[in-house]
Amino acid sequence: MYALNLTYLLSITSAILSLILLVMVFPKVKSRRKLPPVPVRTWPLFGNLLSLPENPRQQFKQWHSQHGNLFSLYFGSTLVVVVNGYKSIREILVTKGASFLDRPVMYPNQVIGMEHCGVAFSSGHIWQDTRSATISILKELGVGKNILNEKIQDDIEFLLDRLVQLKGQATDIWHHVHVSISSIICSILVGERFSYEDERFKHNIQFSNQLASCAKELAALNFLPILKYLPGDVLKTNRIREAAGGLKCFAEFCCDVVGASTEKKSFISCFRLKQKEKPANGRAAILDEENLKKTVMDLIGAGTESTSATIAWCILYLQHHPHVQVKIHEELDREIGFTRKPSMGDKLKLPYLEAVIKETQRLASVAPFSIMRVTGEDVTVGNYCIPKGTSVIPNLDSVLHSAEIWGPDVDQFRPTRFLNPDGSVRHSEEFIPFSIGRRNCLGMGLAQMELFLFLAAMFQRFEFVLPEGVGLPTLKENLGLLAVPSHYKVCCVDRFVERI
Ligand code: HEM
Repeated sequence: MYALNLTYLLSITSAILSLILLVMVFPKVKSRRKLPPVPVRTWPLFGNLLSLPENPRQQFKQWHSQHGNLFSLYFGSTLVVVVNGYKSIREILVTKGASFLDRPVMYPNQVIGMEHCGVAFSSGHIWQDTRSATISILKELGVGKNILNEKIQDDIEFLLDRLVQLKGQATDIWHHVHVSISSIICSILVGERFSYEDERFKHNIQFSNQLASCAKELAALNFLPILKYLPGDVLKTNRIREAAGGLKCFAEFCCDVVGASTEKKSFISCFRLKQKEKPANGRAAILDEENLKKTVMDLIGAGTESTSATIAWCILYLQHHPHVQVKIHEELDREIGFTRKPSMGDKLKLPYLEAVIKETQRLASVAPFSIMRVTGEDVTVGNYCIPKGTSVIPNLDSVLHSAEIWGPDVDQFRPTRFLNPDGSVRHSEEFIPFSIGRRNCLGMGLAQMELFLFLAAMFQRFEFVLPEGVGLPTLKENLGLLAVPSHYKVCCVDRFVERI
C-alpha cells in the first residue's frame, strides 16, 4: 500500500514538474522557432559579424531576396533583426510603431556618460518629452516659415561669396557646403552665427569628421564592448573618446554663450524656458541641463553631415549627367531669373529641381539603414516573433533601391521618375529617406528647406564643371555612419559674370 502510494505520488509529482517545465520552456522554444532566419553561419563570440562585408548594402539585398522581408543576424551575442521592403518597414515603424520606439545604447554616448539623454539616442519618457519639446521649439523658431528662410539665406550668401572668390579654381565643394550647413544649425541653437574662422566652430567640425571616420570601429565596439580592452588602441578608442569629448565641450560652450538670456531667439534659451514650465504630466525634470547639452549635440550631429553630403551627391551626379544641370539652369532662368534670390515660395515653380533633389536622395540613400531601434516588448511581425530587447535595422535602402517600386532602371539617376506627365512633382509614399512613423527624422522640415534653398541658389549662380583634363569622379560611396561620396573637386563657373 505504502509502495503504491509512493509510486502514485512520484508519478503525480513528475507529471506536475513536466507540466511546469513545459509551460516554462515552451514559449522560449516557440519564440526561438519563430525568429526570422539567420542567413549565414553563426560563430561563437563574433556571431555573424565576420560574414558582413565592409559595405553590407549588396549582401542585405541578396539575403532579402533569398530569405524574405525579415532576417536575423547576431552582432556578437546581440540579436539584430533586419527588416526589408516597404510593407514590413511600415508595419514595424507605423502600424506596430509603439513596440519599436526605443534605441539601443551607443558606445560614443556611453564614453561621455550621456547614453540615456538627448533626443536621438534616448528611450522611453526621456525621448518622448525631449522630442516633443524639440519639435515645438523648432516650430517656434520658424522651421518651415519665412524667419528661418532668412537665416538660411544669410549663410547661402556667405557660401556664394566664398565660391565666387575662388574665380573658377577647382575646389572641394562638399567642404564649403558642410561649413555653411553646420553654421545654420549652430545659429539656430545659439541665436547668432559663429564666424567661420572661430576656432571652436572649426574644431567642432573637425571632431564630427573624426567621429564619422571611426564608424567601423564604433560598430565593433557597440556590439563587442570587450574589444575596448585590446592593447594598442587597435579600435581607435582614444580617437573616439577625444572626438565625443570635443563635441560635448562644444555643446557646453554653446549653452554658456546663450547664458541666462530669456529672449526667445535661440533653441537653447527656448529649451531653458521650457524647463521652467509646469508640464501637465509632471515630468519637468527630464528637460534638465544635461539633456539640453545632449540634445544640442544630437541636433548638430544629425543635422550637418546628412544634408551637406546630399548636396555633394547632387553636384556629383550632375557631373555624370550634364544634361540634367542644363535643364535645372533653364528652369531657374525661366522662373526666377538673375535679379532676385530663390525663396521657399518658389518651390512649386521649380518642379524639375525638386525632382532632382528627390532622385538624389533616393539614389544616394545617405542613411541606408536608418538608426537602429530596439523592441520594447515581444512583438509579432508577419510570421515571426521578435523578442523584447532585440535590435532592429529598418533597411530603408531596400525600399529606395527596390526595382519593384522604381522600375528596372532603379540604379540609374533619372529625376523624371519624380515628375507626372503634366510636369508637376510626383509624390510617392515609398520615398522614405527620412524614415517614417513617430520617430522619423525630426529635422526633415529643416533639411528640405536647406536642400531646396542651397541648391536653387547655387545653380542660379554657378555652373559646376570638372577641372580640365580630369576624368569623371567615382560614384563609389564611403559607408560609415552615413553613405557619403568620396571627395572630389569641381570648378564653380560664375553665371552672373557671363551675363555682364
Ligand atoms: C538629408 C538630410 C537628412 C536625412 C536623410 C535624415 C535622415 C534621418 C533618418 C533616416 C533618421 C532615423 C529615423 C528613425 O529612426 O526612424 C533621422 C533621425 C533624426 N534626424 Fe535626420 N536626416 C536628415 C537631416 C536632419 C537635420 C537637418 C536634422 C536637424 C535638425 C536632423 C535631426 C534628426 C534627429 C534629431 C533624429 C533623431 C530623431 C529621434 O530619434 O526621435 N536630421 N534622420
